[in-house]
Amino acid sequence: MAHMTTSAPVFVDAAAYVQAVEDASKAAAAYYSGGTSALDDDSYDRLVWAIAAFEAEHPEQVLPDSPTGKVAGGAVQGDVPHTAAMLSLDNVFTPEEFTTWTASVARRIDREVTRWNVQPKLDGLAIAARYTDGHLTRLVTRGDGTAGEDVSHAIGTIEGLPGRLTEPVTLEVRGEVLMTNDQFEHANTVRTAHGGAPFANPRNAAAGTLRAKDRAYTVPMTFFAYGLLPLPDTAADAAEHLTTLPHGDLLRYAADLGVRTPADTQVPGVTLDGVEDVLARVEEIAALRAELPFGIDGIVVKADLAADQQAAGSGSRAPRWAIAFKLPAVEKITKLVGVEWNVGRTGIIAPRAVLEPVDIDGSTVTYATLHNPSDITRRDLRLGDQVMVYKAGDIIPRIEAPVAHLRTGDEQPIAFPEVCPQCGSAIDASEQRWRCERGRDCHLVASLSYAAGRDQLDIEGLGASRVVQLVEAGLVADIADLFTLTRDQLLGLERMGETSTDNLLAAIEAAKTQPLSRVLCALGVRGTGRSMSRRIARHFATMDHIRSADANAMQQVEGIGTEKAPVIVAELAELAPVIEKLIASGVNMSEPGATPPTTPPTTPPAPDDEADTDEQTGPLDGMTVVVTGAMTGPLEQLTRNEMNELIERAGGKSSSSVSKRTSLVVAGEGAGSKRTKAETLGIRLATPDEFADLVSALLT
Ligand SMILES: NC(=O)c1ccc[n+]([C@@H]2O[C@H](COP(=O)([O-])OP(=O)(O)OC[C@H]3O[C@@H](n4cnc5c(N)ncnc54)[C@H](O)[C@@H]3O)[C@@H](O)[C@H]2O)c1
Ligand SMILES: [Zn+2]
Repeated sequence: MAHMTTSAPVFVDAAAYVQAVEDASKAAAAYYSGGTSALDDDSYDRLVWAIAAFEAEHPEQVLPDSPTGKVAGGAVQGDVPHTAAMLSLDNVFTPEEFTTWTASVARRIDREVTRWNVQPKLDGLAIAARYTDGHLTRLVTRGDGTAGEDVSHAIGTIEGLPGRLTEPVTLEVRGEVLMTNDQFEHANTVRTAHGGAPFANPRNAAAGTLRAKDRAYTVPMTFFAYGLLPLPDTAADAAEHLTTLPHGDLLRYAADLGVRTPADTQVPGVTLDGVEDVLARVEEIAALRAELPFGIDGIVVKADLAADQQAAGSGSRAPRWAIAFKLPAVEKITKLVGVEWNVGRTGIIAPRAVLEPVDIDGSTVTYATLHNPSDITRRDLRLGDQVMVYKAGDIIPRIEAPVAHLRTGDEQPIAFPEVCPQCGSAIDASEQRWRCERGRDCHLVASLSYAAGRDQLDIEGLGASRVVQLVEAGLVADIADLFTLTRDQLLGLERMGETSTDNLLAAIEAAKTQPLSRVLCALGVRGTGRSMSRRIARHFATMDHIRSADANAMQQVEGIGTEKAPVIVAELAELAPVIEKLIASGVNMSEPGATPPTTPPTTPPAPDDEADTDEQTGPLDGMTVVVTGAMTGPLEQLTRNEMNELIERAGGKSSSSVSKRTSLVVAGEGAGSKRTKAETLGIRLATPDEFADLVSALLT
């Protein structure tokens, strides 16, 4: 069982086996009838494998309703007898298993199979469509293989299964009913609009829809044929024809009669001679899987000649002349834990699902796309839902739908943003895809507001609405443009009087003297926040040094690793024009109190040089300091960010959590758990006043 992603459970006793048989039967009954199974296919298969393993060891305890060795796991029945059994298929998972299987067929029929027909294994459900004199008269499900359920009420809702054939023949068409991805989306839209619970996936939707009678609405499905056979009333010569045609010709005949076959798709059936060619085709189809507009769960390989099929015969569960080459499961059930809202370059606001990590097809999936807000509404998604997630090949994982019957009642509605999550502007929700009213300017508005913020350039009077005005008037296209704004330009803006203009100009002028760390932070270099910007600024001391650093030199800054360093270097290079403009406007480009690295920035320091590279002398040298509670006295006006700046200027490291490595905790009024933790760990505590004394030399 090397193909299994996780190992199958092993039952400790017979009671566990009995329970497993019951669980599997329940799951299979739901699966085939269009209720939703609590298990994804992988979990179901593992359960059945474990059941089979237990039965092999304890043949005397095998339960009559065990799912092993039966069509549909023995979970479904029907009252319309099939003329010829409608069987399942045996599986292989690897080229080796496939080759072994072909050899076993050759042994059984005493010759090599003449040639193979290779076709997609459509992931829907099997159906028999009976035509009398060319008219579709009856639809029957597979059931337990010997008898199925009459679902003739679905006639007329299945694309590819015409009410009338092009010839007045009497025969049975067999094939798969499924929903294409689009049909599935449509079905769930209609269903949830009628107050129904969404279907978990296209297969489940097809099964549920096929069996539903008297619904207030109809939703289309699609049929693909993979077999034709005579009925008792079929004329003898026609019956002879149908039972002797090679499989490929049979399907071409079906297409001529007006029935849809995979011939019209990107994965038509093909006839091939050797095992090598078959395996190559299996790979081709597998590679196309992710882009197909409908689901496949494998590739079916059949002996093409009727003579080979008849010689091989059939078992009670599956024919011996065909095999399903199974592809890995690409659907898993996991939990929706959150929804993030991201704003794209053009201002499109797109939700993204955050999932409890789950392994699908060899990779761990944590996020899934939700294209737009109506995607959420249409699927009736809720936070905490168990959801069916689909991921194949390189495609971005997507949520198909919630598994509604697994709801506990604790699920919460998903909150939609009321303003643009990036810049705070209004949202244009007139289209399916929501968009920030600022469109392409959204990022600019957001980055300028950030740059002007209290912890960056601290430009008072430059709030978000003012930024929007400046951007809309075309006065600023980057942060450097702020520094060349003229009095007249500002006066020309609405709601800008003389006083506010002068105040703003003064605030902008003052911003020119901000330390390098804040200027750097204001630039919004990807991968660097406030504390990283401070570390970079303190390490290099000047913008010149920062800009001449290569990735190697950048890695000398604490917290910057091999991955981040080249990104920062590249971003800075990209920002060169803006930085030049800032310099030209007289914006400060050095970090007070910091000294540039002694080693030339392009050569990494020898190991024992390390002590010198960060040579800072200050009262907090080598200390890690945590600030908690309200600051008072000389520190009262400082924001937490400014406190952290102060600590770092004094040679210390600021941190937000108390651990054994913490050297000092500055605990102001209202300090809670961090203070308690410091006390338990025996870490030195200081009041804001004591701390102010300690760093008094740096307080101006
Ligand atoms: N999640 C659950 O709770 C649950 C329960 C029961 C079964 N299952 C899943 O169902 C699968 C087993 O189902 P099964 O026994 O119906 O068999 P199957 O789906 O593995 O294979 C047989 C079926 O393949 C279909 N098929 C598709 N394309 C075909 C083609 N080109 N030619 C011939 N047949 C084609 C036919 O419907 C046929 O009956 C397993 O993958 C299992 O995980 C899941
Ligand atoms: Zn915006």
